[in-house]
Amino acid sequence: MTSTRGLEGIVATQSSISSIIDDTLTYVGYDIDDLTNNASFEEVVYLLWHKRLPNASELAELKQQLADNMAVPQEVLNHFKTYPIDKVHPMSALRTAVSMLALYDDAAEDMSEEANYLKAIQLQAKMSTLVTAFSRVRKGLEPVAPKTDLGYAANFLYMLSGEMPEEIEVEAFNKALVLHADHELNASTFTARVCVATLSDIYSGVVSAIGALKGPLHGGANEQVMKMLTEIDTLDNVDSYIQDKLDNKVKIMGFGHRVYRKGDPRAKHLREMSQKLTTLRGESKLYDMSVRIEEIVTGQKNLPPNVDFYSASVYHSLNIDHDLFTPIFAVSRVSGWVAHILEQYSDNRLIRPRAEYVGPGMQKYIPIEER
Ligand SMILES: CC(=O)SCCNC(=O)CCNC(=O)[C@H](O)C(C)(C)COP(=O)(O)OP(=O)(O)OC[C@H]1O[C@@H](n2cnc3c(N)ncnc32)[C@H](O)[C@@H]1OP(=O)(O)O
Ligand SMILES: O=C([O-])CC(=O)C(=O)O
Repeated sequence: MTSTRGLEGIVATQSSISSIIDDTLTYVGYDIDDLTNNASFEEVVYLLWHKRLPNASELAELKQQLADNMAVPQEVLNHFKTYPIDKVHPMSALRTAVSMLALYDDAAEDMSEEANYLKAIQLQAKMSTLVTAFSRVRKGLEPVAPKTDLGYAANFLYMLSGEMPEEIEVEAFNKALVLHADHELNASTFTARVCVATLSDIYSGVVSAIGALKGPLHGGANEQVMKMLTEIDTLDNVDSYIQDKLDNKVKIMGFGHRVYRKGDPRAKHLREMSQKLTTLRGESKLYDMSVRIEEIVTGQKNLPPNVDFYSASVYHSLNIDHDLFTPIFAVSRVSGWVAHILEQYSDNRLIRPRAEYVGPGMQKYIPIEER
């Protein structure tokens, strides 16, 4: 038996949800560029769950179902108030809160297809309420109830600030949600599939996935990018800061990818939005710094930016707290997690690879007094 570090290049399952072939990303055969330029996030959710685009009435029905299920149990909101709020990372709060949702869902253990689809809607609807409510509660503010006539992207921004978002903000946020919705067998999606392949429930799968997304080598990188931009502070500081990291073999967050070689097709959309929004906010230095970082890292290491790099300055320009960047990733990616969980259930086999043992050979037990 020989092992492959990090399972690189191993094809672990078949899937008809999204594909990355020759650096082109598609959701159910639709190019990500096409979807980002044209689709609402709700259309993409429907696409991932049903493997086809909805017609007008199917889309209206999904939007209604999402709006109807956005409210979260009061017990979960009250629980936020018991957290040591100044120490808790919002991803940890989200992980705990999603786990709590299962406690208040009478159908949590019902594994029928109908119940699972309903849980998918519940999770997609409630995750944005959880993230926005947590953000408000920790600032001593009351959560804002969703407006049922707003789309998913607009509702998130509205529940976060309590104010109606501008059109350009909704457009940018919708694009970001579309871009983050699914990505083949990334670490968090694989985690979700491993979890539910034991025939555990959807909530357990999503809680596991949130845990995997949190790490800085995966979804947690977007927050780290913003931390880096804040530390660098001015365009003049970029070269020395980045050169120092590269010389010391410190990874630059938001660069590199296990699968893409020429580049992540999502990054250009976020770069474009970053330019637009930072200019609008009078903070174009963030965009200029990002472009210079890209020039250096790509020039020296041949590592292009991934989805997390320009999303940082985009979310910052939407006045979103930096530690909410990764929870926002989760709010979008739960659509993909759920699609993969449902696909896993539909043709399940336990996921159980082997490990190549490299420890000591056979040893004989030594009584404790002789050690
Ligand atoms: C949504 C997402 O999850 S996208 C990814 C988000 N994560 C990040 O942006 C974190 C920074 N990037 C990375 O850590 C990596 O590029 C990953 C985790 C994304 C991919 O990792 P892997 O395919 O396992 O590549 P690995 O970490 O083995 O790196 C290979 C080589 O490239 C270097 N490298 C990879 N990424 C970077 C980076 N961002 N900055 C500097 N060097 C890098 C490594 O140091 C290593 O160099 P070496 O061979 O001299 O030791
Ligand atoms: O696919 C990956 O390894 C990471 C990634 O870009 C994502 O999850 O969007």
